[in-house]
Amino acid sequence: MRSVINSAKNSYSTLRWVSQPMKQAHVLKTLRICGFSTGFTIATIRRLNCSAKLSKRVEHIRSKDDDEGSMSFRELWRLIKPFFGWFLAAVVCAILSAVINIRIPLCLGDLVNIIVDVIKSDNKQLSDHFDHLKPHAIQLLSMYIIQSALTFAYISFLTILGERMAMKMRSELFNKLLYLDMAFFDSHKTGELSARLNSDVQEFKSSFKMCVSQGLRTIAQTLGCIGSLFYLSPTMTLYTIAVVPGIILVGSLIGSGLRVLSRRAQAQSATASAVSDEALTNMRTIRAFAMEKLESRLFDEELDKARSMQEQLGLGIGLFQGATNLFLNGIVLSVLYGGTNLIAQGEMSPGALMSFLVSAQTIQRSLSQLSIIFGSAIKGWTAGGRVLQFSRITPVIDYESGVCIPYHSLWGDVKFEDVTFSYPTRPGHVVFDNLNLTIPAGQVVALCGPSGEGKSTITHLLERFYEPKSGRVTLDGKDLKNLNVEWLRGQVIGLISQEPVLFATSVEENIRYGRPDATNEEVRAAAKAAHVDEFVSRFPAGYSTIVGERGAQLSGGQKQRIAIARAILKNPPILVLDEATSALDSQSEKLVQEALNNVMKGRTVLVIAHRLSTIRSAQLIYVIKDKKAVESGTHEQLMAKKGSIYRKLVEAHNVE
Ligand SMILES: Nc1ncnc2c1ncn2[C@@H]1O[C@H](COP(=O)(O)OP(=O)(O)OP(=O)(O)O)[C@@H](O)[C@H]1O
Repeated sequence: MRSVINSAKNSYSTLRWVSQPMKQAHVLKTLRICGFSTGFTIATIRRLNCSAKLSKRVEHIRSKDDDEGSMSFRELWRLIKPFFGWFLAAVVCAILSAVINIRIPLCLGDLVNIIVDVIKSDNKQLSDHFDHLKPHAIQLLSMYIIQSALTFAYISFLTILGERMAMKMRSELFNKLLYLDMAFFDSHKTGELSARLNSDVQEFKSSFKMCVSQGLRTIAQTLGCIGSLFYLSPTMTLYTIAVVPGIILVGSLIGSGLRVLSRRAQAQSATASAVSDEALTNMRTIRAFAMEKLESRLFDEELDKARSMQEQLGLGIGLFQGATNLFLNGIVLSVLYGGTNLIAQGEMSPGALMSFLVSAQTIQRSLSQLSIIFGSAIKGWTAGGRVLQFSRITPVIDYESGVCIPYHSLWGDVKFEDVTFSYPTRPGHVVFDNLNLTIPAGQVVALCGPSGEGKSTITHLLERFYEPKSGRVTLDGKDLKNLNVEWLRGQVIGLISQEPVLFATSVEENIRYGRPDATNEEVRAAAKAAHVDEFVSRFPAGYSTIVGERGAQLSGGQKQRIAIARAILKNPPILVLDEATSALDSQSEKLVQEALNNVMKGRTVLVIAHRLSTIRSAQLIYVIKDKKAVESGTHEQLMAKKGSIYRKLVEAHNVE
């Protein structure tokens, strides 16, 4: 920036020197232009600089694996298979409708020939003419009726098929996402995932329906009409269809380019929606830092890229369709020209020309329709691939396997044995290197240590959100890897974390999340024990009060107490409290601590806390530092120990 200002200053001095012999007005004008350009340059550089910094933030949102998002025919078949009946019915109706469409021009031609005969005939008796026309007119009318019935049928069948397939895709993807490893969510943003669940499925569904209904119909129609053309005039037909292979060849070449463009455009749209999603979920932070303008620009930039890619795609598809139309219209014109010649030479009847023209027009319409379908197929194919991309991932942690320890023989003895661990998203950063610690059954064990040393990570490993790189975590001597993870998380461990996140439903339903089959009385009892009752009873809607998105309509302490009530209701043998009382004021903390003390009795409890009052009451304290548990003992033992890190932490108010 400084260099830009300096160069502006330099150019100003040069200008002054050059302008000495010039008139003053000219000098002022030149200076004004120079000043304006400098200002413009500075503003542009500032803007570019800012945009570059902003784009960096988006880099982590942008999905890295877009090229894997393509769909195989096998995967498509797997989607169709459960609804094959509907698919078959739709296909049959679409083809039958196409067959009728092929027959209609021929009938129309017969009718025209009769009309021409009538015009030429000397018989002025109207009823005779109508008798002659009637069977053909009735035949044509029945075809129109059957055709519309078939259209209704195949559109209905396709709607049913499309909706069921979309539901299957959505449900499979959502189910898959629910069971994917935590590492996956560390590297994928919510906005991106919801774009796949919603807009990509929608895109696939519309495109699939279009391809089956119109694609099949138009292909059948084109082939059938080519047959009719042959029947009417083989010579003219050969001229007419000579261009079709060329169109197909050019089409497939353009198609492969458009597919790549479509994939990139869809990925960019997903990035844009991830940016907006992130902004909308962090609205309070945006407000607090007055970042509305920056967020708006960031979104606009991503949106603009998506727009530009979608426009390029649209232009490509449009170009292809335009060129196809030009070819096809040329065909119709040449049919008229050639047909008139043949009529003049007496080789073709006017009715046959009419049939030929209508058939050629049907082919023309079908082919131009096909070029639209082609564009939509490209979009649908890539959208389907993007949806299925995550369904192909196999999670490291398997929910099905593993044993459960029977309730009566479960003690709750936890051990970390030589555990080495790095987060999958940051493999180079070792959080633990041969960590060893024991959480004896029925005891309250506290973890303390400087921030970022891995206390919460211990709870993540205990919950089996991640797997250790080496070493093992055991429960009653059994490696967690051999235990059923659903049982472990659902029935053994109750976690109350630093930042409890609630669902946007009522207080009651949020508490019941701990045990969905709990009675109202049990929910109220848990709420009373966690001192939720005190503040909820002051709300006009009581336990039916809606807590807002992620519990935004409650205070931090209130959220925390609901989370505690949820854990109390769950009643797990092992309780993990990760700064569970950190958001409470000292008065509320005292109340909640009392409640927690009641729940903690007879259970294995792992507490992460910064408050001395919480830590000192633990039967065993571990100090986590330098990738290990460096000290352990009771508060008194650790305070008495010479050179104790624990004592330093207490004295430095790291433990208050
Ligand atoms: N999901 C994650 N992916 C990658 N690294 C992570 C992840 N979560 C935590 N970390 C890193 O692991 C290290 C340990 O983090 P952890 O949250 O366990 O620390 P902590 O001791 O609980 O800190 P605090 O007391 O501040 O809560 C930190 O360096 C942190 O940056």
